[in-house]
Amino acid sequence: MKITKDLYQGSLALLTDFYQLTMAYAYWKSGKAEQEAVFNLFFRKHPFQGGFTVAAGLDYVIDYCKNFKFNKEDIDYLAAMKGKDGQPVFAKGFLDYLSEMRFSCDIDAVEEGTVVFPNTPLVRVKGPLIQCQLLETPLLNIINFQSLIATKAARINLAALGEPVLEFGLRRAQGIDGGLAASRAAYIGGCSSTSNVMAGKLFGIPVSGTHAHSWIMSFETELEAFEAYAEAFPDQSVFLVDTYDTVNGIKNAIKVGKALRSKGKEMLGIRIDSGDLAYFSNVAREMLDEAGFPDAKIVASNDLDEHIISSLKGQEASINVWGVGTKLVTAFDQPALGGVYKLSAIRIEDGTFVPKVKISQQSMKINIPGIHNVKRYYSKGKAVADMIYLEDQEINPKAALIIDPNDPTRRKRLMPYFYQEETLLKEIFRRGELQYAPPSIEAIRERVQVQLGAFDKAHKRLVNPHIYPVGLEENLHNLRMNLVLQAKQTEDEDQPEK
Ligand SMILES: Nc1ncnc2c1ncn2[C@@H]1O[C@H](COP(=O)(O)OP(=O)(O)OP(=O)(O)O)[C@@H](O)[C@H]1O
Ligand SMILES: O=P(O)(O)OC[C@H]1O[C@H](OP(=O)(O)OP(=O)(O)O)[C@H](O)[C@@H]1O
Ligand SMILES: O=C(O)c1cccnc1
Repeated sequence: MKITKDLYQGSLALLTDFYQLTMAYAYWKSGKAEQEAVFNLFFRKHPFQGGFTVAAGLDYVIDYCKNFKFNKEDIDYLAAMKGKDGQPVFAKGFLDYLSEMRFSCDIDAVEEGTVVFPNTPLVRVKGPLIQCQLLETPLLNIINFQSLIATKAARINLAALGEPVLEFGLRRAQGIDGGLAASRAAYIGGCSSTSNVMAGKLFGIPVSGTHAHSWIMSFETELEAFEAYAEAFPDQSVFLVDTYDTVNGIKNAIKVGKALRSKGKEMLGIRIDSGDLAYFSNVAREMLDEAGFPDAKIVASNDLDEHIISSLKGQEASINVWGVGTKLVTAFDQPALGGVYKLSAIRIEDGTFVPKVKISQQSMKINIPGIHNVKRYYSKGKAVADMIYLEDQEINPKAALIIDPNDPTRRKRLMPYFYQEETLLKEIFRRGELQYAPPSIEAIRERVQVQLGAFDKAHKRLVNPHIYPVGLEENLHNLRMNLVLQAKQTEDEDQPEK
């Protein structure tokens, strides 16, 4: 396996679960492949016991869909697959069909950087059943991970109260794309830069860094190491002070800082990577200030996350810049966002779409039927509620009632003072043609900050956040209830009499 050359051979069409392909074959065989369907990608619970999620990954989804095509190598691989009977799994006619298949779906999605909530669609796919089905796994793979990391990054940045957070995670990230996608999502979520140079090149993210203990250890003394570093980077020196003795390290940094100053240069600061970060940062601040370096920054790193940063803030640590790696890029305390992708409507012979529900013992798992969109209502610039509604339904916000999808006794009437509204699902593809100009990564990152600013801080706190209201518009709620009751009735009728 050569990872540096042709890893994907120009195609990611097989980056899917095998059952998507066996279903695709069965759809084709039963004449249903081209029947139109609607699927929604959504999640049921915020990660990290938080009160919000940041949607990310749409740019990857767009690229995936634009290039969705089974190439010759893919088809050859599938053609060689044999079942238990020794016969090919997939008939030649199906493989010919796959090799000619071109992406032709409609996709609507929330823009990257949008703050989103449980049960609301992040991506809606409408198109031939076979294509919708094949897209399930890659879309979930992309959106689940990048949204998870963008959310973790947003939490860490909120804890840092606007101070820069440098992402240092590549060495601990989940493999190669895990590392690249995590650096992208971390930047979207609010980090200031990445240490991941390839992510810098591919996504246009600022790259930054300090130096490691190995640099210090390669010299006879720490002082010599600092001097040599200052020589190489007179304008960009951040000295790692904790290799041997932190207080002595700070003294050496000050010595080299003074030498730099005598040449008209300024050290940027120091980094502390072990020990009690509150204590050592305060000692360092005092020493730096006394020595005439009040502007020298104190960078801290070492297994940081939003909770430790928040605790250090509470302890009045003198840290100005936060280096965060492992716990950010691996989403350490919750390694997956549980996004799902469910069929919600299918077109029948008379040309109409029939809404579909899957009933479940757990009411939380009953999906939302129909073709829907989401409106976010604002009052005086603050988001007050999200409403999921049937897209062909006229909504009068002054009269609209939203009902909690998990608890129908929880209802909220949207009052006339909710002036502004925003429709969250935007047109991305129509019949396979891209309709959307993807924003720059800077614009996406900026959007996260604007979006977060529109939510009350009660929804953003790290512990026991207040639940933001998201509900089904009354007609959609009634449709769902009726379909569930019908399905239950059919189920009861099908049961043998006791
Ligand atoms: N004042 C503090 N309050 C809360 N957490 C802190 C404080 N200072 C450091 N920490 C955190 O405590 C943990 C310390 O971990 P650990 O004991 O492994 O580090 P260490 O022994 O200081 O350094 P090393 O990485 O060399 O083992 C880290 O997650 C660090 O971020
Ligand atoms: O702690 P993280 O949030 O992942 O941040 C990145 C860490 O990576 C580096 O050290 P590394 O972990 O390689 O070694 P060390 O901790 O033994 O210095 C760096 O010094 C940070 O401590
Ligand atoms: O630049 C740094 O200081 C850095 C980079 C990666 C991991 N830890 C630290």
